[in-house]
Amino acid sequence: MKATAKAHTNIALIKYWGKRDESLILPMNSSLSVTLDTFYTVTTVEFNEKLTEDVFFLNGEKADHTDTERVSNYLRAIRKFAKKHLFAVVRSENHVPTAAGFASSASGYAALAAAATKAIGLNLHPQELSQFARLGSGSACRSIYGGFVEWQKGVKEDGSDSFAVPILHEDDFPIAVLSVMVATNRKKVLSRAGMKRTVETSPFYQGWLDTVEHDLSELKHALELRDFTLLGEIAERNALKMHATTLGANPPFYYWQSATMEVMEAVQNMRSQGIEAYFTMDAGPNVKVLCLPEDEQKVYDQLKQIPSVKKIFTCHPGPGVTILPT
Ligand SMILES: O=C(O)C[C@@](O)(CF)CCOP(=O)(O)OP(=O)(O)O
Repeated sequence: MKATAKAHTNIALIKYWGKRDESLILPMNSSLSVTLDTFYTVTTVEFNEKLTEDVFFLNGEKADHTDTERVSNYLRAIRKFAKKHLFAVVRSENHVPTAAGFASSASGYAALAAAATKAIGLNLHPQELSQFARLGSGSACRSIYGGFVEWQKGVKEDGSDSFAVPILHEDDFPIAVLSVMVATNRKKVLSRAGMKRTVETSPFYQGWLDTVEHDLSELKHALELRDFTLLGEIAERNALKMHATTLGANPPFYYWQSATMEVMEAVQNMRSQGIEAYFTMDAGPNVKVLCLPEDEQKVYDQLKQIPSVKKIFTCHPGPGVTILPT
């Protein structure tokens, strides 16, 4: 009753921002991401009838109570589905640069969903697996697949039609994603709390909802055409709209720091030099810069010159979740 899975992180080009159901983690809008090759989580789950509670090790250390509780609550749904009352030892290794805890990583829940369902004896189709990953963290449902992936929001109250589907294989549209880590000294508002406050209090949120599905269909068209310019313009515009909604929340909040703006301006400056680069940001100050592979060194070199840029990781579209030999 043991299995090991490897899942990669993803970066949303059309953001998931806001839930219509907090407990089932059902989104207000559909989203679209690209799974990245560089960052991943490897998780081993071993169910054992001798255990009287779940035990969780994160990066080799026994996890704190909060993370352990979150994993144990998550395994409850899988035990219930499998009709097996077994506890497990869970070991997760995050190969992700930020000190992101388990809770906030898409790769973490995608790897946990795959390893736990396999270990307990379920052989789920990717669509079912995507739904289990979604119950851990919304963006995790997209990391089940590689390449460009759409999370269809679904309309049913039970969430049975809310899962990810593959749009384009990781080898079919070679772009570069430079993951830029900037200096950060502030505790951020976690994405779960941030989107909740925004949905509940921001007058700008309706504007987000009114335009995001159009952005999504335009971006899918850009993927069909392999049109990087169109992809970049839409992704950058969509990220800025998502972040704009937080400024209208009560109390207002924002994720950017001065370093974030320096990177954004450098990217717009590159475009004025004729280098095609676009930026997107999630719930934090770090920036992902999109460019074509032939420009990635030029873009890297210009970003590296920004004093507040701490590290840059060059990523490319990566694979979906895999079960590893234990
Ligand atoms: O990734 C995106 O589409 C956009 C965001 O990264 C923007 F910040 C949100 C990801 O939220 P997640 O951590 O999945 O939330 P959960 O469902 O409350 O766990």
